[in-house]
Amino acid sequence: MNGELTAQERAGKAFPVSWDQFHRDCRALTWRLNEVGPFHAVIAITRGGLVPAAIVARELGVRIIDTVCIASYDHDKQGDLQVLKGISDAAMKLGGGTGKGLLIVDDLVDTGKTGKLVREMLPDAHFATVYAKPKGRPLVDTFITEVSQDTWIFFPWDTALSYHPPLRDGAA
Ligand SMILES: O=P(O)(O)OC[C@H]1O[C@H](OP(=O)(O)OP(=O)(O)O)[C@H](O)[C@@H]1O
Ligand SMILES: Nc1nc2[nH]cnc2c(=O)[nH]1
Ligand SMILES: [Mg+2]
Repeated sequence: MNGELTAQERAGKAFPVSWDQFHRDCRALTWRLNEVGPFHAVIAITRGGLVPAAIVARELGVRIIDTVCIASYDHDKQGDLQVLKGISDAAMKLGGGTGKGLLIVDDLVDTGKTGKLVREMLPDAHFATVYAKPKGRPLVDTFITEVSQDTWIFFPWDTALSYHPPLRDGAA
């Protein structure tokens, strides 16, 4: 390391999410989205948006799913955003060129940079995330749980069960 703190270290607090919890939160998100739809298609922001997109699409009965592939954080450090794959022509057509009737799904918004970029591609789409931090929250139309800006969310696909020392010994 070069002495610079990672986004995760700067965050300080940890918010670990289990598969069960994530599935429950995605279902809760779908309850809200069901009031807003119907949607022609779901657009998942990869990679984190793939898991909630599958659950939400299943619950809403949507079978057309597209991806917009964006790389920003290298594990926990945010670099420049790179669009590795844009939205397909077929999905663009379904959204009338502006995203009307399309549902964008991601696991979370943090600074909002990723969400902002996708919103610019599909200004009339509905943007849903499972978790939201205050900086990115204004960009999101529907979300389930807000966590503070100084919290790092740990997803089940990024983590594994391991020994945790007792609190008395200084564990956070
Ligand atoms: O609001 P922002 O500050 O832009 O951060 C939010 C984005 O960061 C994470 O993705 P990441 O770039 O880590 O890629 P991944 O989904 O492939 O893990 C997360 O899945 C969001 O897409
Ligand atoms: N896993 C994870 N990725 C992120 N990318 C931006 N913020 C976060 C976060 O809190 N957790
Ligand atoms: Mg992501």
